[in-house]
Amino acid sequence: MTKTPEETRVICGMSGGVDSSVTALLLKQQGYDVIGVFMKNWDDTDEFGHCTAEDDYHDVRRVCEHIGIPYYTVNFEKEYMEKVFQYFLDEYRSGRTPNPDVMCNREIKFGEFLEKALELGADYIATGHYAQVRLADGEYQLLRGADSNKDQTYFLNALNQYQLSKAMFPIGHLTKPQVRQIALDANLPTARKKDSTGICFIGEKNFREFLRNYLPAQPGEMRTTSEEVVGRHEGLMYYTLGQRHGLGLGGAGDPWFVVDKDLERNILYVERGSDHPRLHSKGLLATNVNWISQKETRDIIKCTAKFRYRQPDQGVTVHRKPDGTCEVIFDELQKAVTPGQAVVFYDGEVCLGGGTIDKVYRE
Ligand SMILES: Nc1ncnc2c1ncn2[C@@H]1O[C@H](COP(=O)(O)OP(=O)(O)OP(=O)(O)O)[C@@H](O)[C@H]1O
Repeated sequence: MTKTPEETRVICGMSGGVDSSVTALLLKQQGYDVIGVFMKNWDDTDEFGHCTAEDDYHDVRRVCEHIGIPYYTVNFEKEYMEKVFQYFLDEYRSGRTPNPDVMCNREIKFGEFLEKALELGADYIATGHYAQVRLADGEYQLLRGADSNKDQTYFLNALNQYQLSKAMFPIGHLTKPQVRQIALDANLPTARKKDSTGICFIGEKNFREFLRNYLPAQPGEMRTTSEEVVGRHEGLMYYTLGQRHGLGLGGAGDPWFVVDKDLERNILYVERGSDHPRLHSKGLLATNVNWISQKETRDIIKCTAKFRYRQPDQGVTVHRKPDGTCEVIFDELQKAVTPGQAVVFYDGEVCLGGGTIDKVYRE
């Protein structure tokens, strides 16, 4: 027998932001037994003893008191360090550009946090992600959020059936302006709070300085692909494919772009012009591939894909290989597809899954 909302306990992940505040409010209005839980995943206490996680938890408390729901905090610093931050550093060490948000969703929010919630008697967890879940033909589908500007399925591509069966995204059918309006109408203390930006543990801090604390920098040469030395780099990990700013190369002519890295020789390759052929690729190899549907057995899949968040969908053909990896061939050449980032597959509104970009195939 299905439970009524009153009998259904939903643990809402609350970050202290407006999206998760409205998520908790809507669940409460729908009659669910809602509990707000704040996760502390990172100790960012500065030299003055100030910690932004404390400010965020303070906002979570104010919102939960305003809505009238109980709230708790859980600490996953150790798990986050082992499962997300180590991966993040390892990827940078191998010259790649990782996506910690995808890992955090799979391992922490829909891993550790979900398990903890179930221990606390939850039937579901809810988050303020702009995404939707639908049960179709006995399986859970992940659908894009209704607000195409905010859709977050790119970051949720690594979830499986079990994780989706326990997930609720109560604001997924709304647009961001609608969410803000609901927060204002309900007088939520976070209604006017600015959206967070950047990788959560780095926040507004200087990225190079942050990374320098964890990985030794090895300066080296910047060369063109015809091996002409044109400058010095501060350490390969600070640069990403297609990057234009922060190279310190000027002069007359088109701007310079990062086109390649040679990790063994510690050389950063740069070229002039945003349309340089070395920036283009015709396909990629994806590893750690996740197909959300268990019924997905096709060897060749014609669909669309994104290689970075906030990119219009691109037509691709995916060739699944027996070892679980996939070759993804692009309908049109793509610019600055970056190893370490996620490639995410779509069929219309349905997110089919995704993987990690391991290699790119040049023209
Ligand atoms: N520290 C945290 N504790 C509990 N849940 C969290 C935490 N950080 C994020 N979440 C959950 O994951 C969702 C998506 O996280 P993301 O970092 O993308 O937040 P966001 O889009 O800025 O949303 P918000 O406005 O709620 O901060 C949040 O809406 C929230 O439900």
